Order: sequence, then C-alpha cells, then structure tokens
Amino acid sequence: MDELQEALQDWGLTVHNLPEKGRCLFTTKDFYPGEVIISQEPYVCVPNNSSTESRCDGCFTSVNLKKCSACQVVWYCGSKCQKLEWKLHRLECEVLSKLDKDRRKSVTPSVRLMVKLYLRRKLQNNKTLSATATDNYNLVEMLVAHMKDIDEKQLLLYAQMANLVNLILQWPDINIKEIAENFSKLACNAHTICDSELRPLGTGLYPVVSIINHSCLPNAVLVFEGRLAVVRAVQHIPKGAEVVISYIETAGSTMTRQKALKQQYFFTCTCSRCIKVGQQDDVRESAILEGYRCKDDRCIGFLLRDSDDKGFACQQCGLHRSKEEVKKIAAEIQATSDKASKSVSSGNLQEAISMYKTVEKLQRKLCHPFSISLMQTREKLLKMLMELEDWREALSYCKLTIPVYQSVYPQFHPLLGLQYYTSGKLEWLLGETEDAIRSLTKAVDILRITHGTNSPFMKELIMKLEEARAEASYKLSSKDDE
Ligand SMILES: C[S@@+](CC[C@H](N)C(=O)[O-])C[C@H]1O[C@@H](n2cnc3c(N)ncnc32)[C@H](O)[C@@H]1O
Repeated sequence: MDELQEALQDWGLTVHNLPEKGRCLFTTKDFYPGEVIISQEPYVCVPNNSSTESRCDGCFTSVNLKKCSACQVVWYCGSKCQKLEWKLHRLECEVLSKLDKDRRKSVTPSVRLMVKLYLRRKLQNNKTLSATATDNYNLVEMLVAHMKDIDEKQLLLYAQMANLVNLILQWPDINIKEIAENFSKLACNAHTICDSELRPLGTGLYPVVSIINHSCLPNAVLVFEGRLAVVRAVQHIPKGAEVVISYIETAGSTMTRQKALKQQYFFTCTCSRCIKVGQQDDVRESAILEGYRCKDDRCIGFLLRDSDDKGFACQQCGLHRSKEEVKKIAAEIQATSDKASKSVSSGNLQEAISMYKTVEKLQRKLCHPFSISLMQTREKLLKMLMELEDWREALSYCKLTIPVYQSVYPQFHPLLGLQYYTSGKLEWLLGETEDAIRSLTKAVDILRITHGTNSPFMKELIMKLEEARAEASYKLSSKDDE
C-alpha cells in the first residue's frame, strides 16, 4: 500500500479508507475540467468476442484479423499486436490448445479474463513480466469481492466458472475458492472498455482505477484511449476532495439508479442526488423520466398517482388519467416493441423502423416528452436510419433527443457531446453547413473535456469542424463575389 501511495503522490492523489465506502481516491492538488487525473493500462483485458463478432486481442480492431493457428481461439490484426501479447499468450495458447473443440467454445471472455489473470500473476511472480507499484497482483487481492452479499445462484455460477478455469490451467495447487472470489471481484471492479463513441469493445481490470467510488453526480469521467483507461475531471476538483465517477447510466430515476447499484455493486448510494429521494424535486424528476404525460397534448405537466390509486393526476392542470387507459397503451407499446426487436434480430431494418415508429407514436401519447423510454426509442430509430443512410429522418430523431440529453446529463457528459457530434455529422452530410458548425462546436466544447484532444477520434472531429468552417467561409466569399 505504501508503494501505491507513493506512486499516487506523483499524480496528486492519495487513498483513504472510509467505513461506509471502503477505499476512496482523494486529490492532494486541484484538478481542472479536462485534466487527466489518472491513466492506467489494464492488468488484464479481453475483447468481447462471440460467435458473430471477433476482435484483435491487442488493439480490439475488428479488421484484418487472423486466428492464432495453434489455439484457434484468439485473434490478431498483425504481428505487432501478436508480439505485444506474446509472453502471456504463449502460456495461454499452450493451455487452450489442449482443450477439445467443444470445450474451447465454452471459453467465454470472462473465463479467458480469469485465465489471463492467473497467467499474468505467474509471469510476474517468476519475473518474466515486470511488476510495478500500480501493476501487480497485490492490487487485485485488495479489490472488494462482496462474497457475503452474493446469492446462492450466483455463487454456484462462479463456482462452475472457477472449475472451468481450473480445468484449463490444470495447476495442482490452484485454489478454486479463490478463483470464484476473483470472479466476484471482476463483477464489481472490471470495466467495459469502449471506443471513443462509447461502443463496448471488451473488458479490462484496472486495479488503481477500481479504487474510484461512484456518484450519480460525478466530478470525473472514465474514457478509454485504445485499452488505456483515462480518468478526467469534468469540473474543478479542489485539493482534498474525493474523485468519483459514475458506474451506471445516470439518466434514470433515483429508484432505478439505486436498484442497479445495489444489484451489481451492493451499496446504497448517498450522493447529493440520491439523498434527495422522496423530496419534491426528486419525485418530479422521477415522474418526468419514467412516468406518464398529461392527457392534454398542450400541457407538459407531469403526473402523480391519485390519492385513491385509481389513476394519475397532472400536477400542472389537474387533468385525470385512468389506470386502465395507461395500462392499455403500455401493453400496446410492449407488444409492438417485442415485435420490433424480433425484426431487428432477423435483420429486417425497414420493418423494425416502421414498428419503432409506432412505438414512438404510442410513447408520445403515454410518456412525458422528457421520458427516458421515449428517448431510447428515438435513439434506436436514429441508429437504424443511419444504417440505412436516411440522413434527413435520422437527423430529425437526433434533434429530438438532444433537449432530453441536456436535461438529464451534466454540462460535460460524453453522451451529450457525442449526440452533438452525430447531429453535426448529419447536418454536414445534408449540406446544412451553418447548423453543422454549431453542433460540431458544441461537440468539441464538451468532448475536449471528457476525451482530451489527442486521440485520433478527437483529431478527426476537430478537423471536421475546421473543414465545415472553411466551407462556410468559402460559400460566403463566393456570395460576395456575385
Ligand atoms: C470499484 S470498487 C470501488 C473501491 C472500493 N471502495 C474499494 O474499497 O476497493 C466498488 C465498490 O466500492 C463501494 N462503493 C463504491 N461507490 C460507493 C459509494 N458511493 N458509496 C458506498 N460504497 C461505494 C461498493 O462496495 C462497491 O461495490
């Protein structure tokens, strides 16, 4: 621990232990928006490969892949990534190659992550791989496991997975109980590695980043540059404050957020947003995000249950909405959504779009205009319409989501920045240069804080904005010449 504290001092950080939270990361200097608080390479990581999707084990790209000819499990995009991973994969390849074909198929990304964890520990123990204060197995040992909080079913699953790891490694002195405990550690400490546009690519264990606790109103954000985890401040964090990120999607009512945190991380959040639970502001926010709209189209009031529980009353105009009506529309939405997702699974995008449009129409009738479920349907439509290159309609749905994003996310939130980026790209494609400049400028203003300015993604975004500005000034000067 002393070694770690020493290493963290250079970052302007220190670890404290609080009874209600366990370890916490505190600042020993001021951090400003956009500043990197800490970055870390993974102790171990794996791409989320499946039977339909494969990625390179080194850089997570999905192009130009070749399967490792020996183990037939792991993919690489070229010799650079293969060499980078070789010391560890040499051992992994040996054990995977001994498995029969069916057994190899049961090696899920989580099982692979665990196998790699043990192999890395072995390589650091015998000094084949070097260890440092921020890159060693002791840090994995310190992670919380919450074994006492896990239910029987989950424990059984971890035990089965641990047996599989044992079967793969075949080490005589391996401790199966410890492997099961490590699976539990992964569940509440590992991070989903995403690309710059927050699309999930893999899973990684970053034992120092894992010291950072959660808040629904975080002062920092975690993004990835390749597989490097980077934590940046999204507001001024004074010296002596705790660094907090969000573990979950924060666009949800307090009850929804608390349920998600309890289920996966076994704690009750007491952040400044959560302690308002049940207060007027919180009730209003929950009713808007997850509740129903006023029956009168012109009213944007939110509804609360009647005192006799027979229906709902608009808190602005007092209009009543019956339980039966709400139930009926909700059932229609559910049935149509189920059909729509089946169309997506069978690859029929046109049919899916048409069904999701029906869902959106029904949700407009039932849900508050700022509801999360309506926003999610619009996001689905946006994504599918972009796939079909219907830029005009995609833009119309994108624009409908932005006011909701603005209301549910703080000023510097990656999702808000990315939504402006999508809007800007669509406007650019449609030749609406002035609008594109406005949207791309907003995207850059947010994403330079959350993502920094050095990644290829940000360089491309900044270049797009410059191109749009150049085109606008060219158009202006051609007009002047006329
Ligand atoms: C990734 S770890 C964070 C570091 C952890 N505190 C430790 O001691 O190693 C996640 C765990 O930390 C605790 N935790 C995180 N945020 C918390 C919060 N806001 N309040 C209480 N406990 C929290 C929970 O036990 C959770 O499962």
